[in-house]
Amino acid sequence: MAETQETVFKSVQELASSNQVPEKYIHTRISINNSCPLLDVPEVDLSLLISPTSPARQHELNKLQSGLKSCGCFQVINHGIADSFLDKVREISKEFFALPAEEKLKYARTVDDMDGYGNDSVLSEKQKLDWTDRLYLNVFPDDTRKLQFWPQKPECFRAVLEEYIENMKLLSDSLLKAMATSLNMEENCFLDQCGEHRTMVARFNFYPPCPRPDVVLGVKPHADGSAITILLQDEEVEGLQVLKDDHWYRVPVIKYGLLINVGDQVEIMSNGVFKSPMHRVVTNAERERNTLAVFIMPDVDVEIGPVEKLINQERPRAYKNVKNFVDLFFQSYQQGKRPIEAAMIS
Ligand SMILES: O=C(O)CCC(=O)C(=O)O
Ligand SMILES: [Fe+2]
Repeated sequence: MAETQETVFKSVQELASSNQVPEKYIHTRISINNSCPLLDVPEVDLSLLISPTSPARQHELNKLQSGLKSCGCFQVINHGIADSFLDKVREISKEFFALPAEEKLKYARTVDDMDGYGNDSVLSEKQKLDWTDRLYLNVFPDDTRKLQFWPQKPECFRAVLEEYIENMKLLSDSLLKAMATSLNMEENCFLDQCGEHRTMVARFNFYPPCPRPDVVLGVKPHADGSAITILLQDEEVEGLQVLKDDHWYRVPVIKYGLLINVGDQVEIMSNGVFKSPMHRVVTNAERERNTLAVFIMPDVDVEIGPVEKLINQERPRAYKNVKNFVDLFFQSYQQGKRPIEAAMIS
């Protein structure tokens, strides 16, 4: 049998149920404040954003642009995805993580794979671990799918995820176009760089209650390596924090909204006009939290770089062109370095 993460490490869910917090999860040098101020994240109405004739469109574009410049994120509302369908998406995630351990282990990630169910890959002795169990699935293009890791239970898992991914494709097209338009750029300038075979990864995150939220993080500080990330937050339980001007802020929950954040690759494409925000997840002692992140990434074979029109005298080219950014720089995340530093022109 292939060696799985779980043969070596316990799931966080098991640790939580036995009230254990091993040393490896404890941060001694980071101060964790679970009650920092709320971030003022703009709410952008997608139905107005994509309607060329709407007089309100420019206002939405301005909100999107200011959100991305000031904190690297915004919430999308009126996105056209039914509330009842988002409930279903949340439900398949909860049902999967509630299955008995031996059922979930059928989908366990093997040591040399990204796909599957498991927790943090351990790359170094000193690494601090995240208080979360995940199900990580390549979902697009179809030939990147590894269906052996797609849960058979709940039975509707696959159909619901496929429908959600179709929605995410359409949404990411609209958002990448709107982001370019908001900078008075040709609307396809970011989308075209992602290529026809842009890749999409779904990561279901499950955060069990944690007995030591004062010293344990759900996810340590990082910026996403994606072009953009679309996050379906837990419908009630907060946990995500964004770093702005060197201070952490809580991201508010909008039950049927989707949180969009810039990833490193749009930071590169926009020559740094849009910044990929540092963010982290805190834990709490009372309630579990479920989220679903969908990472939208350029085609692995396409080289991306700053759009020419965003390079000028005031803003000289700040990044090199890069290809397959996520693979190239994945390791630096676990080592606590910012991958984007490798692409910066110093
Ligand atoms: O669960 C969250 O709120 C955010 C997760 C996250 O940052 C990630 O998966 O990259
Ligand atoms: Fe993230």
